[in-house]
Amino acid sequence: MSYKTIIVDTRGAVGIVQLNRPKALNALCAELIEELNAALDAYEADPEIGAIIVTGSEKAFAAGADIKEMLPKSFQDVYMEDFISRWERITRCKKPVIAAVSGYALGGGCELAMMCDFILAAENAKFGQPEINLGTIPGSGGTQRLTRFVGKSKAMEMCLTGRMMDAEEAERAGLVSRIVPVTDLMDEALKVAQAIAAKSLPSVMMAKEAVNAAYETTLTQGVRFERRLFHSSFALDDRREGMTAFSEKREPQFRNR
Ligand SMILES: C/C=C/C(=O)SCCNC(=O)CCNC(=O)[C@H](O)C(C)(C)COP(=O)(O)OP(=O)(O)OC[C@H]1O[C@@H](n2cnc3c(N)ncnc32)[C@H](O)[C@@H]1OP(=O)(O)O
Repeated sequence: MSYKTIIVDTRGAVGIVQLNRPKALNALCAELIEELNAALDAYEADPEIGAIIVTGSEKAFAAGADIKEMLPKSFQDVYMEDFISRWERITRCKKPVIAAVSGYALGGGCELAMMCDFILAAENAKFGQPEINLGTIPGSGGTQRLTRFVGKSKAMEMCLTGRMMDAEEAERAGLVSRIVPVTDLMDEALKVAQAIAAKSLPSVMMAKEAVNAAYETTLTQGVRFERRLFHSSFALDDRREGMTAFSEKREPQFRNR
């Protein structure tokens, strides 16, 4: 399939989606979101793929929703089309999705990165929710996910002022897992994605589901959910192989079953 606003590439068991609207700093127009969703559908359906990376350019992961596309929309337009709901496809990925962020991740760009499973940041990364400067507010989970990541005080300040957070502050605050030099970002993202893709995919999917439950449930419900998934992993051939390989002092040969 050929795309106009993204570039897709596959490296072994890793699928890469690069947002590619350089003239608009990867602003997230409707076409880009549809293409991103199509690429995610394809990688999810491909049994050879074990992890997905979403990235942008060195200057911008994404500078937010496309302001020029949003400008003429009325309340009726956005309400009737449930504007932004199509962005949430990425949160339904069962396979792990890593955001490799260089440069600006603003507004919807920050929200899209936060919808991924974790964020690897380049040293020049800048995160922010500047919608307040446009007379609106974050609309794709920014007020909710950013608050869960960095706490109320920082999230509130960022959403009320539009202040950007640099990579160091983002790492300190727990928004990103790690910071790497700009030139190493894709190599590092690929390394970690390949390491994940080499594990047993069903157990990776269970671990992802369990960690995500921490955002959506109480501790008691989350721990019970984790326990059930842990018990379920005993039905996997890969669980038997992993433990057998450990006892036999050899590398496991996972078959994703
Ligand atoms: C639910 C979600 C809601 C939202 O996400 S609302 C949007 C939130 N995002 C923003 O408000 C950020 C808007 N962009 C900026 O503030 C600036 O850009 C930057 C600070 C990121 C970079 O500034 P600089 O380096 O001076 O570049 P430049 O000349 O402003 O941008 C280059 C071209 O990119 C276009 N562009 C940038 N961001 C967007 C956007 N979000 N929507 C549409 N176009 C965008 C510009 O207009 C311009 O284009 P041209 O050369 O034709 O003038």
